[in-house]
Amino acid sequence: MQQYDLIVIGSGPAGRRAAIQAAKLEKTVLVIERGGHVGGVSVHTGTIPSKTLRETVLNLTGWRERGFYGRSYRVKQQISAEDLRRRLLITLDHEVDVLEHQFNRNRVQQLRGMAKFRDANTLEVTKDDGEVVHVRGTSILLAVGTRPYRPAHIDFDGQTILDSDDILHIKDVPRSMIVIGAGVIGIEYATIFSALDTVVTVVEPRDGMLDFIDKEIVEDFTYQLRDRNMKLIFGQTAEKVEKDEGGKVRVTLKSGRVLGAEMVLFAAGRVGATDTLNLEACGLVADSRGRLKVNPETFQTDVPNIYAAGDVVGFPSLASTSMEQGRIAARHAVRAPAQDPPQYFPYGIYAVPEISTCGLTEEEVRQRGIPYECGIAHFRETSRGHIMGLESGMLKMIFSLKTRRLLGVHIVGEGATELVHIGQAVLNLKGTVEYFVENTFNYPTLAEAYKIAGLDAWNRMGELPAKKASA
Ligand SMILES: Cc1cc2nc3c(=O)[nH]c(=O)nc-3n(C[C@H](O)[C@H](O)[C@H](O)COP(=O)(O)OP(=O)(O)OC[C@H]3O[C@@H](n4cnc5c(N)ncnc54)[C@H](O)[C@@H]3O)c2cc1C
Ligand SMILES: NC(=O)c1ccc[n+]([C@@H]2O[C@H](COP(=O)([O-])OP(=O)(O)OC[C@H]3O[C@@H](n4cnc5c(N)ncnc54)[C@H](O)[C@@H]3O)[C@@H](O)[C@H]2O)c1
Repeated sequence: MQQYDLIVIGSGPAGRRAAIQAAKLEKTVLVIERGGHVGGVSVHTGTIPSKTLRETVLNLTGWRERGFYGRSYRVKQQISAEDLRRRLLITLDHEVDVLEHQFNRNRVQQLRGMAKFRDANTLEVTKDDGEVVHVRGTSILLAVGTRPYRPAHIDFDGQTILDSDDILHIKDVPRSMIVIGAGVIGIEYATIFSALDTVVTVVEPRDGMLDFIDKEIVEDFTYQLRDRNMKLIFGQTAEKVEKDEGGKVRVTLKSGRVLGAEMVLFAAGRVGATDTLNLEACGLVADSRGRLKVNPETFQTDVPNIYAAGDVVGFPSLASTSMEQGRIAARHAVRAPAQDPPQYFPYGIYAVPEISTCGLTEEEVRQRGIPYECGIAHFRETSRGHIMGLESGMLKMIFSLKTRRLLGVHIVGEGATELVHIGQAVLNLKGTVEYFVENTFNYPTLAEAYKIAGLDAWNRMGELPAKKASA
């Protein structure tokens, strides 16, 4: 039986980073993947496809130019599902090619098949052709990710009642759509289809959406969605989803209200892909949502030679954080411990418009009783914003009045997911409001919004006490 220093199950962001990290440390590494290609949910059904779809929609609709040419402006008049898919296939091919090359040049071995435990060090892998092989690992990393939650009472058919995997294979762009669940997946797809002029209704049992984002940013975002006629129904649960004789879908809410549309996207959460791993054989137990408990610093499970990283360990369930978790887990597994990660990581929501955030929200700052001041910049105040025809977009920073340090940065609008990294760097390097006031920013850029927001806060915070004294 082949023996490896590290066996990784799953080739998504967590698995691939872990494998390459261990290989760089000259360990023998095997990645087992049940899918036809490497990349995981991130490359094949999640991050990359949804972001490629978003980019295609923004390009073909001419969305970014509408500030100049009006809401009816379109680059391509009739946009078909085939138009949307074409770019997707090219992007995915490139991603897979890069990953395969990385594995090859780092001598990471691969095995295609479904893995399950025989004992804490031995895995049984059933290949596509039915052949069964056994492999042993000194350490094993579970990077098996998640799949969409599909309740039994909903009759998914892949074309009119869909989950977020199916949506990449639709044959027609729907004229109307109901999105069940206003989590990140639901909101990203709802706003992408709304940009295609699909009439979108979102149903969410909570009283609002994206409750981990600064409230002022969510309010601005919500206003923009409603302004373009998206219907947001909060505080209501979708109970029944059925097809009528005409092929349309009816969604019955708990209140009795009935909604109709050509398509329903069910995006109410995901479950860990642990049910087929035969966890009993290694002594691990998953929770009711298929997730595994780990030490948050090392990603070690209760069984010392078994690690878990990525979406299967739950929050924050991002490709970005999964990669880091995988790297840290691999280092620990091969006895090369990693440094502690910086305190703050960013969160990027690729809705239309984008939202991105890092650090504390205003609500969290208030709960902690920290005296603070906010600085706000609207993109329409920047020259770059004028050139781009931006009518919306804002950047908000929160500073401590005591230490003058940046506590949080929150952005909604064009380029938010890129812009946030300036704030993230200042946050993690413990910078103060003076950084934004005293540094020169390229002009004209959207990054100038940092300067404007910094000055806005500084005007209310006043001079540094030392400067006041020496003046
Ligand atoms: C629609 C959507 C959009 C998203 N957008 C973003 C985004 O913009 N930014 C972001 O940071 N994150 C985003 N995410 C989240 C991101 O995709 C995940 O955080 C990330 O893919 C998790 O990586 P992972 O390594 O844990 O596992 P996954 O990417 O889920 O990969 C797990 C792999 O394990 C394999 N596997 C499972 N069980 C077995 C087994 N028994 N044997 C062999 N192989 C197995 C699977 O086939 C799969 O390839 C999005 C997710 C979705 C669904
Ligand atoms: N840009 C990104 O970083 C990005 C994008 C997509 C997904 N993700 C990750 O993927 C994970 C899963 O996302 P998700 O959106 O599926 O899950 P989620 O759990 O975040 O959201 C599901 C939503 O559905 C709602 N819901 C539950 N039952 C319902 C019902 N019967 N009717 C209506 N609504 C109902 C829930 O209240 C919740 O708001 C997230 O943790 C996220 O981090 C990240």
